[in-house]
Amino acid sequence: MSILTTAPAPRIAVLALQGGVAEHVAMLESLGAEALVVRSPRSLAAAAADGLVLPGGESSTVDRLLRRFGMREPLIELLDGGLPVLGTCAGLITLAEVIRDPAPGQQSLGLIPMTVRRNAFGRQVDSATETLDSALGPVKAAFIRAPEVVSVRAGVEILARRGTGVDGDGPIVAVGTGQAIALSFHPELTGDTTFHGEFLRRVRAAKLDGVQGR
Ligand SMILES: NC(=O)CC[C@H](N)C(=O)O
Repeated sequence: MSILTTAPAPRIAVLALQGGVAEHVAMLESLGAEALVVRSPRSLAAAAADGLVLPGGESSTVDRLLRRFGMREPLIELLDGGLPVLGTCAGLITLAEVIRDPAPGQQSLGLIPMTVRRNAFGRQVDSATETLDSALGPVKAAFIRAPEVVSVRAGVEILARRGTGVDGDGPIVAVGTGQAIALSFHPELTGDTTFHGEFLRRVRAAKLDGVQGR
């Protein structure tokens, strides 16, 4: 019997409390994943997800809604258990350990040891699409009231800077850890699948590890 079997599509929960959900769902599905929209502890549990996407939007609103809908604790529990996660823009802010200029009372999930600054690049009208020279190659990125990663601590890899290559001194706009990828920008709006593809590769690898580790 062949040991090569078709792996089931990875199941990706996309947090849908607020913000740009549909583009992530479309991109994940185009890459062969099953995207499950979650907005309650019940739908999160039912998703039995192999990975999680935190979309963009407004991070203080997302934080308020996470708490109002009882989603904060279940998400922290899943992340503590090692669930792979991809966060874009407000999602990046939500994953940061430290938000330098939070809205009053704003909390984060604190997964990635880094400090971020919200709205670091000016106003909505200053939003821009540009090609970044990322650690994964060129990436077409849309910046919308984007945060900057001000500093990273041990275990966080810089994946892209704005205006320079990863080894330059431009503002950090993409980072990764063994578990997480976090982006200041929105590749799901430009149709660039580089980071979603990398995320799904990691999810598939983690899933395989889990199966083999049983
Ligand atoms: N496009 C975005 O997700 C913007 C993020 C927003 N400025 C915030 O603070 O959450």
